[in-house]
Amino acid sequence: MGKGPRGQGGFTTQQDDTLHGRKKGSVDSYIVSRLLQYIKPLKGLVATAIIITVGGSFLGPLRPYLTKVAIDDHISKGDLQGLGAISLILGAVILLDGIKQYAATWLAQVIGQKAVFNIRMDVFRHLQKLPARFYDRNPIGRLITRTTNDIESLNELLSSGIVTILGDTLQLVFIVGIMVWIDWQLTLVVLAILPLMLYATVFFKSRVRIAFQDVRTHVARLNTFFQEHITGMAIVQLFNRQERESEAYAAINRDHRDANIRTVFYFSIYYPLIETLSAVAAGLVIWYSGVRLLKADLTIGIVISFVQYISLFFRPLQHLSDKFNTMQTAIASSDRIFRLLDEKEGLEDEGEKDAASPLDTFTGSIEFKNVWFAYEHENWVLRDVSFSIRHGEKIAIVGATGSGKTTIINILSRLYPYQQGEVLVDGIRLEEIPQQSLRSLVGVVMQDVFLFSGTIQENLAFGNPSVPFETLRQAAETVGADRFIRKLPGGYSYRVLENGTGLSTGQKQLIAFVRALLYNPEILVLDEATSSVDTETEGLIDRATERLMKDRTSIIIAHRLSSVQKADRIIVLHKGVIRETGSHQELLKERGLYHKLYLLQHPETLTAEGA
Ligand SMILES: Nc1ncnc2c1ncn2[C@@H]1O[C@H](COP(=O)(O)OP(=O)(O)OP(=O)(O)O)[C@@H](O)[C@H]1O
Repeated sequence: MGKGPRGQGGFTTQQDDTLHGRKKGSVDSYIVSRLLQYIKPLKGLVATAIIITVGGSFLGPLRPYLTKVAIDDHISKGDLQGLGAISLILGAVILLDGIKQYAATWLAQVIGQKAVFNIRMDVFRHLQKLPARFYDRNPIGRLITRTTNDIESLNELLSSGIVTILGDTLQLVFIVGIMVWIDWQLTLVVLAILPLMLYATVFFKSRVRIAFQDVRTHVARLNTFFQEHITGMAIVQLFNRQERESEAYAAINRDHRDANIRTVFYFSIYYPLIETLSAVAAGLVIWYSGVRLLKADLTIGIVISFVQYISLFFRPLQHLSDKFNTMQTAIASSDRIFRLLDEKEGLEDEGEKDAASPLDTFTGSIEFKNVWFAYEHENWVLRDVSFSIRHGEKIAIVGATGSGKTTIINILSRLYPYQQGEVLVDGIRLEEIPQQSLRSLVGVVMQDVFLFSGTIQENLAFGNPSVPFETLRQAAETVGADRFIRKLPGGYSYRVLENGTGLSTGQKQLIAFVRALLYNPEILVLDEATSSVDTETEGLIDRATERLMKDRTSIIIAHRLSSVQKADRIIVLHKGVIRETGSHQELLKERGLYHKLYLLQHPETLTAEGA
């Protein structure tokens, strides 16, 4: 695996006019309705947040009005008692407004975090169901970006977006309403600046949005590059590629930096411009008020309250345009997340958990009938492959590298669907066997053993977490792993680092064998490691393989002579075609391909066998 074409045709690269089969116009409402499904279970919290936000939205706009009353009705008339009362009311309004903001922010965050928790869980569960083919097409770095950055921008929308938009809109309505009520002419002066402001906002925001999309694309690239290079750092160092890789990284990094600088550039123009416009509005109000003050047509309280209203008025406007941006980004992120969640390829087994399994034990045979398979298009990797394995039989598959050995296993364990022919297990077509039944029937030991960070014990019990420690230890003893495990610091509690760093290849193999033994499958599939180990470990692995295969139907992709010799039958593959089958001795006598392969791998036997 892992040899597939990367970066092409992944679910995130689709750039057509229709998303989820819908026209672009209806995509936004589709996405919003899907997002609402995550909000639905939180309707109590949402209702409380809305009540608090709506109920409290008049508090802010009330403050300048109270200031006006304080000046015009009390200060100018020397009414100290009245001034005291209005100050108390003003203090209470400020306090209530603070409490409202605290409660609304807290509730919004709780709603956002709860919804995002569920989205994250859905994404992770879904990723666990997606087949190997999907992972061939989508680089890990890109998937990580989906599950971090994209979900984070959704969080921003859910936690601050929706409720804030409602609150800000209502505030604007209240502000304009009170302003008109106090003095409609001054209100018109303030609103005169609005078209210019809206034009600037639309102009800059559309550019910022494009720049932000660029930033996100570059973040995904940075992540992919970084992830690959950290995983493959040893190769980079061994091949002295540090300089070259740094240059490649610099190019991606530069694009990322420039995209970010573009967003900063727009913001650095936009915010001062808005500040200037609101200063102009304040100037206009003061000028116009001055004219009217001279005519004694206006009070000083009105002027002061209007100057306060200007800053109050522009703030929610600013918020709203920011939220618009957040929403755009979040909708793009949601689209990518939902597209990932809608990835159906290879999910034909959904809901099968409850279905009665037609196959709980294996008693008959495995049959490949004229199977054709290609990873992509018509590049056939297996051509017309037919063979059958009886219950209890031990089969070895041999062949040159790239001949299709692992592919046979990939098909049997249903990591990839085949295109033509038939694969039957106990006479049942592979596709009709629920994935779960098949996976408990067939145990696979991969060539590259993957260990998770955790203790040795957790790694051993990976396929069977409820196994008692004593059974686990006995399995390790049977396979011959117990001795080395006990020598590790902490023994079975030794913490394995990410992907088993700190353990040798042979040790990792033995751990995989214990895992398989504990999983106790009816059919064992073993992709033998090609990497050479020392003679002692080789002996250990040999014995472990034998014990693992005992009383089991087994298929082994054999790289070692001892494994081949022990097989009941050997299948020889050549460029995806079965060329020979028979026992070791029979095939040697045939002096065909197997004989050639055998001599290539064991030249020392040339003289011994007189070949
Ligand atoms: N995920 C994949 N996507 C596309 N092509 C693949 C994929 N995996 C394998 N291949 C191709 O299929 C062919 C057979 O690969 P396979 O892994 O079955 O060979 P193999 O006989 O097991 O080789 P080896 O002994 O080196 O493990 C090779 O040409 C390989 O490049």
